[in-house]
Amino acid sequence: MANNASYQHNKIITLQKPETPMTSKPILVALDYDDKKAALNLIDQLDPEMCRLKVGKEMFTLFGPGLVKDIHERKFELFLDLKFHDIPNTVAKAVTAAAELGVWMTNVHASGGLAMMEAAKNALQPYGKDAPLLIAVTVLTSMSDEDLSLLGINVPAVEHVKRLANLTHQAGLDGVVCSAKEASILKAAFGADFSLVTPGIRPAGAAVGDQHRVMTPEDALRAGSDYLVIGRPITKAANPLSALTEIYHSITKQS
Ligand SMILES: O=c1ccn([C@@H]2O[C@H](COP(=O)(O)O)[C@@H](O)[C@H]2O)c(=O)[nH]1
Repeated sequence: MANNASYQHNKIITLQKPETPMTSKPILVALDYDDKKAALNLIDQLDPEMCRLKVGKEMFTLFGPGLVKDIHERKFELFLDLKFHDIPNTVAKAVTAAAELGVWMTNVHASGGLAMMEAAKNALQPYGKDAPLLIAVTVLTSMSDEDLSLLGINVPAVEHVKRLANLTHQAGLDGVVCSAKEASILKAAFGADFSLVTPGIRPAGAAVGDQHRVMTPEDALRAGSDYLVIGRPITKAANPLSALTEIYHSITKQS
């Protein structure tokens, strides 16, 4: 447990807000393309010193481990965002397969439960310092309080995120996926070493699309996000490279 938080009856009690210096390379570009050539064309314009890349369910289903190899050959670190959610044995094997691909980060759904997350963490032990970072999705950034209540979860999203982050921390994982709206609370509760990976990032004026809990890149970092997952504001821009460069400069200016 981070030394700046304590727990009572599974509730987080915040004691102080820690200093949160910006992680180096906080931008994770979400490559949600159905065309491998188009994705590689964008990647070939990017600098691995400026960002990391994220591949999710669409591209991995279409192009498989070969795409991971193509990305690694281009010297980018990769977040394999497959959000495993299954019984412990199956998830442990899935994260082992991700580790074999040499990815930098991978993830599971925290709602798969403590035993599932512990099994995933244990499966990575043999990889030592070469193990991917393992994080857990709390509440998808596309979901509102109303969406949760339709699932029978009758608390505000932030409360459910806190519960799931608490469980993730207990399981010994490296961090969570949450929205930047919850970042300041989680950073204060779990400390600097528990990574907060935040999708739902939208530069001012950008289309929100299906995201619900959103924040600008600058505000997200100020709130305590460690990694900003940014997809369509870059990949659907008329000029993706200049969209990324603009975001990069906006956040490096503030650090
Ligand atoms: O809660 C979550 C978890 C994952 N994602 C993923 O992040 C990107 C966001 O893309 P945008 O185009 O910037 O909306 C996408 O790959 C999602 O699968 C998320 O949005 N929210």
